Amino acid sequence: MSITIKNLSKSYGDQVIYENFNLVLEKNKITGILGPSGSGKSTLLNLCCGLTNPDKGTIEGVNFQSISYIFQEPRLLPWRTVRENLRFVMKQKAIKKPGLDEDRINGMLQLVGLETVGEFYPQELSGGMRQRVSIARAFLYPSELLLMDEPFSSLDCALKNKLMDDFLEIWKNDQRTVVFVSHNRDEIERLSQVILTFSDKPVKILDREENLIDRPRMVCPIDPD
Ligand SMILES: Nc1ncnc2c1ncn2[C@@H]1O[C@H](COP(=O)(O)OP(=O)(O)OP(=O)(O)O)[C@@H](O)[C@H]1O
Repeated sequence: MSITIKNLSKSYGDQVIYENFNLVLEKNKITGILGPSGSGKSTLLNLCCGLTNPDKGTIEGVNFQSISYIFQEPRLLPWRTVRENLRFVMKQKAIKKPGLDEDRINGMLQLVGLETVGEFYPQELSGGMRQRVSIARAFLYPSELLLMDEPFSSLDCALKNKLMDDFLEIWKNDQRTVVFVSHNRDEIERLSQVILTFSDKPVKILDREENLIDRPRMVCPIDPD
């Protein structure tokens, strides 16, 4: 089901962020959002997942039990190992086959190149490795909607490319509705099938681009093995 935002209004004090705002986020597509700093992009993600309530209007089509969020900073549980962090989100939904879940964790660790650090704690990993765990965690949780708020912005170029490829590789096999916010047009173009450009607040959609060049596209070739 698509997500339909209807007549949404949201203000913080006298700052009007959204006023009668309408948007449809298409099911199982990656929608990228560009816009000026402070315009209200993160607020939209927070409204979509219920962290913030609208003053007026509705957001239809969101199952609040079924949302993953990847933040700029990986928010892993520091007292749990990588594997336990992944197991933890899977336990949020009833597990019927724990053996199968362990297989999925192992498969995901392999996919993001972290198979040797499953027993490490987050503080023993580099920032890029921690963000890879966040991506793995977001996909292991059986969410229908994945919200991503600048998840690659603190990473160097090579690592960012690798992580975006990891992300696309996972998404290709497990397509979900994704809303991806970034300041970086290259990142947005690389991942998104629909690109929205927001104005400053109160937000208007200045531009909507679809299916520009064979999106989403990979930069690094996929190893056939
Ligand atoms: N909980 C809050 N209380 C008060 N004001 C807030 C709150 N959250 C956000 N704002 C304000 O709402 C505006 C939009 O913030 P938001 O974080 O959504 O913007 P953004 O487009 O994601 O910005 P950036 O690109 O810099 O991350 C900003 O002016 C911000 O200060």
